[in-house]
Amino acid sequence: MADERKEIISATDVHLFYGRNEALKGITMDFRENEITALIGPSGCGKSTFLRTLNRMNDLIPSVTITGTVMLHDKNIYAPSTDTVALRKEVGMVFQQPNPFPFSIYDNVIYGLRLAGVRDRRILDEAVETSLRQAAIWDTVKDKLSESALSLSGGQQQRVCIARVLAVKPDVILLDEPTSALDPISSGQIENMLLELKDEYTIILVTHNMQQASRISDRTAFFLQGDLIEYADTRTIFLNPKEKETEDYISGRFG
Ligand SMILES: Nc1ncnc2c1ncn2[C@@H]1O[C@H](COP(=O)(O)OP(=O)(O)OP(=O)(O)O)[C@@H](O)[C@H]1O
Repeated sequence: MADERKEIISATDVHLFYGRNEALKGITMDFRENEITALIGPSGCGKSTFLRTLNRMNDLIPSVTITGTVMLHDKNIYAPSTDTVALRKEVGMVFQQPNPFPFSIYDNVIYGLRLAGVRDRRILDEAVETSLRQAAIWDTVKDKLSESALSLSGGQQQRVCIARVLAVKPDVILLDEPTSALDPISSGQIENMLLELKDEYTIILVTHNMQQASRISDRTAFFLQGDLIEYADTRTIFLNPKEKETEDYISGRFG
């Protein structure tokens, strides 16, 4: 039963300012282990900003001020003692545009492991095969691991990027509109892959695609102008939303 699943991330009263613009106005929500959670809402409502608060990617933007807490397991990731490099391994991120490095497929996948100092070729080979299998692209690339990742199609590149995140064994994977730059077939393949991955990972996904949210997510959160308007299991959000704003958005009346 979904309700028995453990919470892995709990955000409490998260406010975020870009300079004086308050982009998040006190977000409180939790994420459960081995679920897919979709964050939806119109452009500019703060979905990506909130996603980035979950692994402190906003720290890289100079004008940002953040208050509130984000607990990962039982640690506040905003505590001064947090090692953000280690945090971003535990909470990995996949972006909208596939962003492979201009290296071979193999070197892309082991990038994080190399940075962590892993040199043992056997361990690296194993990680490459396991991660590419999990990302459902091993059969396509196994005979050309030394070729440039840039020679792959967009959908294939995105799966290599997902393998790169998986190779460092995160607990949580954040995906910011991971299929919006892809064709429907590649998008469908990535959706199926995410459904497989949730047995082992917690997945949090920003999407503009309502069908995608309803197809693959367990719970859905609707954001509007920096507020979390409604958060419930995906069926409820799509079939029986409580808030009028949610209903208007879902039914395409704005956004
Ligand atoms: N780096 C930044 N510097 C200043 N303001 C920003 C920055 N990134 C986002 N914002 C502002 O914060 C608000 C929320 O933006 P955000 O990108 O989180 O929304 P979003 O819901 O993900 O939108 P979209 O669906 O278009 O990606 C917007 O008003 C945006 O202009």
